[in-house]
Amino acid sequence: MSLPVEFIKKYQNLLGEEESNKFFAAIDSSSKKGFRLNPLKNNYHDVQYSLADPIEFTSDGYYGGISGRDSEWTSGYVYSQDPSAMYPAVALNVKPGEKVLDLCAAPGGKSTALASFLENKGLLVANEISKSRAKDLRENLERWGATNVVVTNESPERLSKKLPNFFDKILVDAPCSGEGMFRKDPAAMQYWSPEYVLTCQARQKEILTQAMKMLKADGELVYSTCTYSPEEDEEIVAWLVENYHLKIEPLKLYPGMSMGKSDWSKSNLPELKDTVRLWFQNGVGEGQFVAHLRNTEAVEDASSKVKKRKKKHQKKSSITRLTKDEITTVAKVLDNFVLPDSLENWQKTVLQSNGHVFVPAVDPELLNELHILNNGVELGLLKKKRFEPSHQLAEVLGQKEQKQLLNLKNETDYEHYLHGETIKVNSELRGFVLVAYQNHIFSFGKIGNDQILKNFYPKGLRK
Ligand SMILES: C[S@@+](CC[C@H](N)C(=O)[O-])C[C@H]1O[C@@H](n2cnc3c(N)ncnc32)[C@H](O)[C@@H]1O
Repeated sequence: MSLPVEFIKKYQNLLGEEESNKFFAAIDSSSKKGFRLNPLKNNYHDVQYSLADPIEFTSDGYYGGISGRDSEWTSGYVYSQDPSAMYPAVALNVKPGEKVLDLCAAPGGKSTALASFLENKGLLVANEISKSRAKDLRENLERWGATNVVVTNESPERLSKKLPNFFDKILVDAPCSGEGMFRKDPAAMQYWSPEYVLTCQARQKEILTQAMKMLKADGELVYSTCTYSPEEDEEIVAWLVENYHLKIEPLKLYPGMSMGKSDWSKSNLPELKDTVRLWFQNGVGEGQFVAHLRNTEAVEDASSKVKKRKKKHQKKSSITRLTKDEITTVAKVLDNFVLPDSLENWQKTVLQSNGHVFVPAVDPELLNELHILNNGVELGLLKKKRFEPSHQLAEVLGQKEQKQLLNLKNETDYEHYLHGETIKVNSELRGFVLVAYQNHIFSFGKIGNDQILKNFYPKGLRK
């Protein structure tokens, strides 16, 4: 692989001859594949993959590959992720019930892990600035089937204006120069230059400035990149410590992880050694840098920021409550299924917007004027006296053992269903059913008296 000359010189200088040779040789070796299972799903270990090689530092991560056609994937039982990239979400140490923000979230590798750790309790706001990438993020989180997720497509600046001092935990998995991706995706090299590294550094500071506005006075921040450049790693952490009331929290070093390099930052701050670097040559996965910081700002200082917020005149919302009759119509369908605990009292909080019935994860008023792709669980669509359950609900219902369930009998039927075709079935069930393959629920369908399974797999997802 032909690395940029200035890149070679830089790392020879930083690492010395012996270690830089190992580093360059490792860039030419094959990359490591990993996947994470989804503990939110029913019998979540029931997958076709070998679980013989677990990744030590996370609960549900394993070495190995998966395919996007597998029923484990379409049903959200599994997510393919570089093993090193599993560490930032672990480092944030999220507890059920907390309010968590993943500010640079697409395609959702870390958001899906954060949703697992929250166990449907508290809130995850997964934000992505790019419209097309935000769509992928929404789809990946939809498959994951958590009930407490909001997906936004916003700039950090607009988000921070709405949600000052709001989050207990924030992950900034920043856009970076991507040196840690050179092995897996050599095309990443074409953008690299010393100037590009500095452009990334400036953007990271802008993003973090907004993140800090949203962090609670006693909140915690994880900053991560998939690059090795000290300008985007230790230098950024030193900048955070110098400009905010942030303290570096030591991260646990697992085999294959290295300490951050204090002497690679101009500040030479000794605590920088408590950050973590994952090098190709150390065998965990691709390149990653992770830092965990705690806000130690006095609570009074932070609350004064909230008071400064002006109450602007808000646009009239299209969101309304449901009538009793509408609730009955929805309940008639939902009563056939076992809901996760977090949706048991759905009648109390359910809302609708132009017929889209949803159980919000957060009061929609709070997010007024933001670009929201998902708020909680869309239960389905009310069409006059009829209710059609949503695809998202099918993925959510995969959390529980279900009776109103049709297991497709072979791979051909599964492939046909993914393609959007109807299937002739032999079943007593009628009306809306959950459709599964190998017990992995991945869609709704509807069976009529003719025993034809009508296809409700969304057009946008068909393969
Ligand atoms: C490293 S990727 C995130 C990967 C993601 N956390 C995951 O685990 O799947 C960085 C993300 O930051 C987004 N991004 C780029 N410029 C940004 C900006 N100025 N503010 C916020 N996010 C930005 C990119 O679109 C990209 O999706």
